[in-house]
Amino acid sequence: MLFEHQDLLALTLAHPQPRRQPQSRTLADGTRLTLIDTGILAIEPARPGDSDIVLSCGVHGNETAPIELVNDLVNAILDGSLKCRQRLLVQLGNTQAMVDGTRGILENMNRLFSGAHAQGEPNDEKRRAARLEQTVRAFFQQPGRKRFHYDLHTAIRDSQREKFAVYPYRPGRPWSIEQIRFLAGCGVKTILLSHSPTTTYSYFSSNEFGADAFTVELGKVYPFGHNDMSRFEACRAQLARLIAAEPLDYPPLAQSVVYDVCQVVNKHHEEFQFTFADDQANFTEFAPGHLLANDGEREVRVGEVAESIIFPNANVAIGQRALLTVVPTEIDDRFE
Ligand SMILES: O=C(O)CCC(=O)N[C@@H](CCC(=O)O)C(=O)O
Ligand SMILES: [Zn+2]
Repeated sequence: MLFEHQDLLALTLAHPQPRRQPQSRTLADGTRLTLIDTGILAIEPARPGDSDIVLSCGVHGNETAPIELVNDLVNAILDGSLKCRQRLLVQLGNTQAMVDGTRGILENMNRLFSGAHAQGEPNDEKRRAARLEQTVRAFFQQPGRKRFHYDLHTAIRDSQREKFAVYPYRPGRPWSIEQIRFLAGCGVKTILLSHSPTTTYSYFSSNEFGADAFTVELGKVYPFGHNDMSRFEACRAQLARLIAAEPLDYPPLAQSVVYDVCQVVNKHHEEFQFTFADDQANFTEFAPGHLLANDGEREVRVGEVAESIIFPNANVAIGQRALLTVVPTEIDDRFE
């Protein structure tokens, strides 16, 4: 019987390769679990509430805390301690990278969405990104339901703000105050507003299905078994309430801090170097005009107001994002 001997994480690590046949199981209360493919599990109550929820993790295989968190939620549903009252799709993303303990194998999977997986030579990660997209598309097919996608990550370096979320570009739709407060209830009180399309997973769900979708950074990368899960408890508890259709924790808006993404710095040359240390923490602020990086002959500088650095990484492929910069902003009439 599905999950009799191994839970979702153990089964996925033991069988990271694609599965040929979906496998199902029905719990005593009528909740149907369908293992659609390796690490992709749909959980559908007999009489679901009004929301379709996608929880993805492990799109970067070495970001283990969110994987353990999501696996804990699934185990709680299996043992009956958490009642699933909404339609839920759980995805452990880059399964082979999870086994290998690496961010990716050949690719950064979080640059393969919105069809980017169809470009260039096919490989296992591109096929997997396509499969993740396909199962989200099928999951979100019923109109008129609330759609949520929280793509859970942990960051490579320290961060002056431990937990933060990237809010994908959503032209024509206001930023949601309710979602900012929901994330605060997860312990994520720093929000970065993105102003351009990307090939990230959260942008895919936001852009193609109108979902409330976020890339959520919950802490720092550690190997399996080395995470202090108490640091993720607020997030686990809030997601459990969401799944169980119980009242959510909505801290006052004043507790959240919002930034606009200012510069998206893509790497154009092999000779790309930051002017700061490799382990410089996320949210380190630099003064106006400060030289941040040399990209071949091109200088990347702070503009006219101070900017803070996010996700600096000189080792990305040519054409990919090497840095974001952000500036603090107000919650104004762009929010509703
Ligand atoms: O810590 C880092 O440098 C990278 C952490 C990470 O994986 N971040 C995501 C953010 C995605 C987004 O901008 O929505 C990524 O780079 O894929
Ligand atoms: Zn990540």
